[in-house]
Amino acid sequence: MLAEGLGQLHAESSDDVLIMGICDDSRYVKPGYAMICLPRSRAHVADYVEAAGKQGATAIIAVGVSVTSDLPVLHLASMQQAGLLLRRLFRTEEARTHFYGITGTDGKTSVAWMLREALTRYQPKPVWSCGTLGWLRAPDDILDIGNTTPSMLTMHAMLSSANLGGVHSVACEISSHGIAQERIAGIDFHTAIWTNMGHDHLQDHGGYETYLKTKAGFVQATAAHGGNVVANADHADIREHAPEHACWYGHGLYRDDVDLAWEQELPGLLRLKSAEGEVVIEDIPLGDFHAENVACVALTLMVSMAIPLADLPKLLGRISAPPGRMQEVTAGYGQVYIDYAHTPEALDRCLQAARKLTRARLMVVFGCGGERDREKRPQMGAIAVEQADLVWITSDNPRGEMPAVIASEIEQGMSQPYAAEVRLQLDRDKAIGEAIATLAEGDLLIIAGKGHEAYMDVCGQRLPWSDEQVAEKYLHQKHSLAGEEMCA
Ligand SMILES: CC(=O)N[C@H]1[C@@H](OP(=O)(O)OP(=O)(O)OC[C@H]2O[C@@H](n3ccc(=O)[nH]c3=O)[C@H](O)[C@@H]2O)O[C@H](CO)[C@@H](O)[C@@H]1O[C@H](C)C(=O)N[C@@H](C)C(=O)N[C@H](CCC(=O)O)C(=O)O
Repeated sequence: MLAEGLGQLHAESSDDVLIMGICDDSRYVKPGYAMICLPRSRAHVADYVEAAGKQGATAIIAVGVSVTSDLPVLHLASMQQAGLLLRRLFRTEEARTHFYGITGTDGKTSVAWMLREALTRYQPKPVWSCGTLGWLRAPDDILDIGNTTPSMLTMHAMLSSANLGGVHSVACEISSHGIAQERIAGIDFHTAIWTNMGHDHLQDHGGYETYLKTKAGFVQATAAHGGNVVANADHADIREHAPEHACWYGHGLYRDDVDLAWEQELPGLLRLKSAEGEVVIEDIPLGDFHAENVACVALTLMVSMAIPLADLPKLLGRISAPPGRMQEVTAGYGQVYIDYAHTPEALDRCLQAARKLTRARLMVVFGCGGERDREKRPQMGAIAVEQADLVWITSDNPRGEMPAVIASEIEQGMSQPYAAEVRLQLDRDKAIGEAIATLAEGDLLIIAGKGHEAYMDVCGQRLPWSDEQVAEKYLHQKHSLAGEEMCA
C-alpha cells in the first residue's frame, strides 16, 4: 500500500508486509524493521542485507541498488522516490512546518541560529534549527545529529516530529555533501537561502565548478517547486547561478540592483534599505560578516513571512550569535575571540572585522584540517600574514595527516615580504597559551577554525577539545599572575 506507484516489489507472497520501523544501517536494525539500503551501501549491500535479516528485518527497501533476498524487497530507482515513500510512511505529505534551507560556504550556522531566534520572537509557536550545532529545539535542548545536514531518515523524522509538535519553522543548514548525497530528497523547502561561495570541500566535489553547481542545484530545485529564494548579490557566481525570481541582499546603501541593501554604520549598528524605506538595527553581533548575516535574515523574514521592513528592528535588535562565531571568551577582557572561520574567505572576513576592533596588535592562532581541501592551506597562510601582526600556525583536526606537513603547506602561502611575525606551535593548547601570554594592552587575539567544536579529530579518534576552555584557562592564569604581581 505504502509503496503503491513508487517502485518494483519483489516478494514471495502478495500479502502486505507489516513493518515496525525503518533503519538505514544494518547494525541498528531491530526485529520487524524495514532496512533501507541507500546507493552508498552498494559495495557491501549483500552483507548488509544478510546482517539486517539476521537482526530480524521483515523487508528491504533498495534505493538505486540491486538486492536479492528471501525477504520482500522493494526496489526504488531514486532517492526522490525514497523521499516520497518516507513522506507516506511518516505521514508528512501535508507538511505544516516551513523548512528553510540555508546553503553557502560560510554563514550557514549563524543565519540558521539568527533566523530561529527572529522567528521565535515573531510568533508563538516553536522554531527549530538544524546543522553544525545539532538539531536545536531550544538553546538548551540540542540533539547530536552527526552531520551538518543529517541523513535522509533523520531529515524525514525531523519533519514528522516538527509537524506533529506544531513547530512553525525549521532553519536547516544544507551542506554540499547533504545535497550531493541527496540526504534532503523528498523535503520541500519553503525558502532557500544562499549566503556565499568560497573554497571548502573542493577535493570531495572534484573542483569548484561542481561544488558551485551542487549548491545551485539545491536553490534551483527549491525555486522549481515554488519556494522562495534569498541570495547574496555580492557574489558573481551566485548572481549567475541563482534562479531568476531570487530576492537579493547586498552591501552598500546606494545601489538599485538589490531588494535589501545593508551597511554597518558602526560596530553593532546595521542600516537596512529597501523600497519600503530605511531602518536601523541596534546591538547586532560584532563583525561585518555578522552584519551581512543579519541582513540575510532580514530579507528572509520580509520575503518568506511578508514582514514589513519597519518591524525588523524589534525582531532583529540585540539578536545573538551562535557559540563559536566571533564569541568573546567570557573570562577575558574583550581581547580574545573564538571563531569557526576555517575557510580562506571566512578567515579573511573574521580578521578584517577583528582589525576594526583592535587598538594595538592583531593576533591569530589557526591551522587547517587534515584530509580535506589542501588548496586552502597556502591561501589561509597568505591571508593570516596579510591581516595579522602575530600569527601562530597550529593544528586543527589533523585526522590521518601529519600536523607538520599541513603546517608547511600553510607556510608555503606566506611569501615574503610581509610584516607579520609567524610562530609555529603544533600543540594547539600551547599555541593558545603562548598567544595569550603575549597579549598586551589593546591587542586582540582571534583563535580561528574550531569555534564551538568540542573535539580534536586525530587519526580517526575524536579527542575532547574546547578552544574556549583552553583560552579561559590561560586567561585566568595570566590575570591571576598579574594580580599577584600587583599585590607583591
Ligand atoms: C563521506 C560522507 O559524506 N559520508 C556520509 C555518508 O556515509 P557513507 O554513505 O559513506 O557511509 P558508509 O559507512 O560508507 O556506509 C554506506 C551505507 O551503508 C550502511 N551500512 C554501513 C555499515 C554497516 O555495517 N551496515 C550498513 O548498513 C550505512 O548506514 C550507509 O547507509 O552518509 C552518512 C549518513 O548520511 C553520513 O553520516 C556520512 O558522513 C560522514 C560521517 C562525514 O564525515 N561526512 C562529511 C564529509 C560531511 O558530510 N560533511 C558535511 C558538512 C560539510 C561542511 O562543513 O559544510 C555534513 O553535512 O556533515
